[in-house]
Amino acid sequence: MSRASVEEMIADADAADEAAFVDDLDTPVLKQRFEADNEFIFLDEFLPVETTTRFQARIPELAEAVHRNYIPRHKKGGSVSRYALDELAPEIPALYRNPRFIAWLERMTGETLQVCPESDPHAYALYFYTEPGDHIGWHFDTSYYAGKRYTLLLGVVDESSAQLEFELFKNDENRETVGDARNLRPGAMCLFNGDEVWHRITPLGDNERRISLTFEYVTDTHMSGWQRFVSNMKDSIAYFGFKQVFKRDQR
Ligand SMILES: O=C(O)CCC(=O)C(=O)O
Ligand SMILES: [Fe+2]
Repeated sequence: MSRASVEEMIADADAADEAAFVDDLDTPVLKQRFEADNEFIFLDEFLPVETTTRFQARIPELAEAVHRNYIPRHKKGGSVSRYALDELAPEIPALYRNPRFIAWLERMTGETLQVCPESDPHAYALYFYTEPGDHIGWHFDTSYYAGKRYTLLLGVVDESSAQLEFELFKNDENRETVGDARNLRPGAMCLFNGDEVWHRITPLGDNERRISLTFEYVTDTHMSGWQRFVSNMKDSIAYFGFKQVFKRDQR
């Protein structure tokens, strides 16, 4: 085989890689911003349109797998767990596990990252905000793992006025808190250290719809028995329901 055709084959394989787009990002600059902003970055344009479109095409089927929750004064909305995504939208777990994608996140965070174990229903999930007032109150994405937890949010559908509001440097006594709010439009992303960035989603208005995708990566997949129990209770009550969470925790 000629050298040219080998190079063409490599180029084709690269183009076929769903995460090839990360090579076009100015990672050193983005990493600097991420570090300067308390391990937080928001980008309005991140996922290629084709990828977002592929995810959007799964929404009608996924809508049947939505589990809705209402926790007075904290959260109202729907969620689809990783187990439903494994069955109904395999391109989502494929991106979550894509080695090139993870390598990019490792460059950004400066950490060796692991995907969450099979038993974690929240490793990747979709959030459906579909009824007026759907929201989630101020919180950290606390790590129940032995190490750090990074959250990646990806905008899938956003026909809404609901915003991701965030406060940086919340845990830093020596710095003023910096707050802002953004709409997570289709293709947008937000990457942050869950234990550092205080955030919420403001209530959905009438006739609005917002669907976001979350990926969770950790620096250590170990979780103590007690932390696992707390994490499972939180996922059952606030997100996916007991059936989805505890059925799967037997593995
Ligand atoms: O809907 C989102 O974009 C984020 C929701 C969130 O912060 C959470 O469920 O922890
Ligand atoms: Fe969160």
